[in-house]
Amino acid sequence: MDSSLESSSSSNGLPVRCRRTCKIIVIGDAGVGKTCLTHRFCTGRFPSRTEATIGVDFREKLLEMEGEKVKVQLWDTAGQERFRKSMVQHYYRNVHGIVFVFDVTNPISFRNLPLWMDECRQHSLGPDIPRALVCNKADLVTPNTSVVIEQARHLAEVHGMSFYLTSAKGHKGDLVDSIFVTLAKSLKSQRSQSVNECVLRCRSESFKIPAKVTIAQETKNKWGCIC
Ligand SMILES: Nc1nc2c(ncn2[C@@H]2O[C@H](COP(=O)(O)OP(=O)(O)OP(=O)(O)O)[C@@H](O)[C@H]2O)c(=O)[nH]1
Ligand SMILES: [Mg+2]
Repeated sequence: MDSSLESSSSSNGLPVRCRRTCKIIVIGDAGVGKTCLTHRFCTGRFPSRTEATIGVDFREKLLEMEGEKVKVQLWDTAGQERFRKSMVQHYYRNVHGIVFVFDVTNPISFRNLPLWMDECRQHSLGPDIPRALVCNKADLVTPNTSVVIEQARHLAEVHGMSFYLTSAKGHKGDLVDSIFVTLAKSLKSQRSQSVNECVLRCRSESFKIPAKVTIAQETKNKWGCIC
């Protein structure tokens, strides 16, 4: 799905207000809690029951950040291979942010994370795309789970991802919110940078700033800059 950007213009023709959609995909093994996390973020509640996701479910939440409206569109993907096959190409198109999820009580779901990261790479999602690693079901943490948590923290650090130990079921949904809000904020700051660069480019009569133009053009394609 493409990002969208709507704007109004000031008297000098420069954008003063934008609204856009950012696509965040949520991936990880079956049963780790992807549906519960996205449901919790969008509704504030832990769902009383869930079924295995088939293909993908969409959820949206409108955030207001520094006077700008950002529609966060979550792609809650299926963990089971048989329910993913036909959809995989769609998951990875025009992605702005990635959330990897594993279940703290299921070490295999942690060990499988490199496979999910490989799948992203195979679909040309590079390290420049903001990513978060979520260790879910923190309400079920025991002394036995401390090793996997530390390993996950390390993995996140090595790959430049934010790390969250959280629970879709927990009493406080704050951490669940911050997974998606923080990602959306980093996307927003990337975009602000791209708009500034595009404005520079538009003001430059002879387009004599090749390095900036290259970056701006790449980001423009990503975000649909209006310059
Ligand atoms: N205790 C606890 N259970 C959770 C939590 N999150 C999810 N669950 C449970 O884990 C099970 C699977 O949750 P889902 O959200 O459906 O998992 P999923 O990752 O979407 O699974 P697929 O759609 O098959 O890929 C359900 O029984 C949930 O109630 C959590 O934070 N704590
Ligand atoms: Mg699901």
